[in-house]
Amino acid sequence: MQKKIAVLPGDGIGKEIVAGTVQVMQTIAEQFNHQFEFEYGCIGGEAIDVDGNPLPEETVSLCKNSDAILLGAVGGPKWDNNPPALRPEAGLLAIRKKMGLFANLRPVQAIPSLADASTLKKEVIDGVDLMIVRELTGGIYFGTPRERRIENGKELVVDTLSYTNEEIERIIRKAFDLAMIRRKKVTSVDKANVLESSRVWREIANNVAKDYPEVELEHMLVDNAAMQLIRNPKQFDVIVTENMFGDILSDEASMLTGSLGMLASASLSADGPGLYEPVHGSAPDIAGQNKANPLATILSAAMMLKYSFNLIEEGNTIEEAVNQVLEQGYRTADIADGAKYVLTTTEMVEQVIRQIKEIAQNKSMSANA
Ligand SMILES: NC(=O)c1ccc[n+]([C@@H]2O[C@H](COP(=O)([O-])OP(=O)(O)OC[C@H]3O[C@@H](n4cnc5c(N)ncnc54)[C@H](O)[C@@H]3O)[C@@H](O)[C@H]2O)c1
Ligand SMILES: CC(C)[C@H](C(=O)O)[C@@H](O)C(=O)O
Ligand SMILES: [Mg+2]
Repeated sequence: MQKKIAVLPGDGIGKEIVAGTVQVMQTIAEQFNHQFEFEYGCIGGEAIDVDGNPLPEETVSLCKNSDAILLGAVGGPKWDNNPPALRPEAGLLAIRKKMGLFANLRPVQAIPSLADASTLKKEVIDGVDLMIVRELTGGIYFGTPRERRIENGKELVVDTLSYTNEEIERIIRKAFDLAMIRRKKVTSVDKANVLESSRVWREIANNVAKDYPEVELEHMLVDNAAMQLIRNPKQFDVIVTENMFGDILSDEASMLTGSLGMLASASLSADGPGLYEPVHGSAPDIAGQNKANPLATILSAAMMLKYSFNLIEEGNTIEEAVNQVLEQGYRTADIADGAKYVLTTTEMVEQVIRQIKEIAQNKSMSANA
């Protein structure tokens, strides 16, 4: 199979984790006879420095002309005091919006060999397997007006949370479709005791549920959901929620796996290329030190193979390799508790590549036997 992948490393650890992930994808291409062409683009702080724009037009056309997009992370203290349009994060929000990437899938699976790395009890996290479906191109992130103004002699700041019915319905349908191929339960998370947008969200979820009689729908207020995720995460299958609630709940849920450095994501549109990125950010505190955990990005690449290219065996091979490397005791610093070996970013990538080759060779030997 021949595929063109737009690669947007971004800032901070983005560059380190994406470099390793591209090597992993090249290994998959060699082992399974595919051709992946990687073309690099600028986004975020680096793009501001080079182009004066966090999302240059060239990057948008590169993404539109690719089969999928791999992104690292954007942001950093260097740009923190920039005006809103010249912040790295504006580039990330703009690429999501321009590519219509409304459905952000953030799977959270407990990894038994990482139980020691979590601050939570083993019996609470053991067997966790949930999917956060986060609405990604609407809500308070994109509402207008967003402004500062003077009213009655006082400064007033405004952020606006708005959704159309269509935007709500399509993300809820996505969650139900996913539930149909999982454990058939959807938890719709909102703040319907306060927000009008949440009350409409609930009504739409109830209507969509009528088309999926096999799927159980429950509604949960977001503050309760934040608590339930830690108290009893195994009650969840698919969680669907609006943009900002999904952002916050997914960082929280990452601790069920042991580290934010383990959480992958896929951002999907109705028909264009998908974007794959780790849930974490550019981690300025460890950037440039070859310390970052590359596994969230490597697992995002596995999602790309499965969701965008339908390369299920290849995606599974990456996931198996990651699990086996962790079972063998290899750890980066963020998950190092009790580890046999604490690896750098590049060493972890090497271990995953070694394991992918071993898995692929064992498969071809058993196919030839
Ligand atoms: N998708 C994105 O590009 C994205 C996501 C979140 C934050 N950000 C941006 O990143 C910058 C830093 O934000 P932050 O510090 O709040 O969040 P962050 O996710 O970058 O880091 C939070 C903490 O987790 C650690 N961490 C994150 N990823 C890690 C990894 N792969 N391996 C090991 N440790 C890891 C960091 O060292 C830090 O202590 C900000 O500018 C923010 O806007 C970008
Ligand atoms: C960097 C920021 C704009 C982004 C978001 O809030 O969506 C990040 O936190 C994420 O989770 O991808
Ligand atoms: Mg976030």
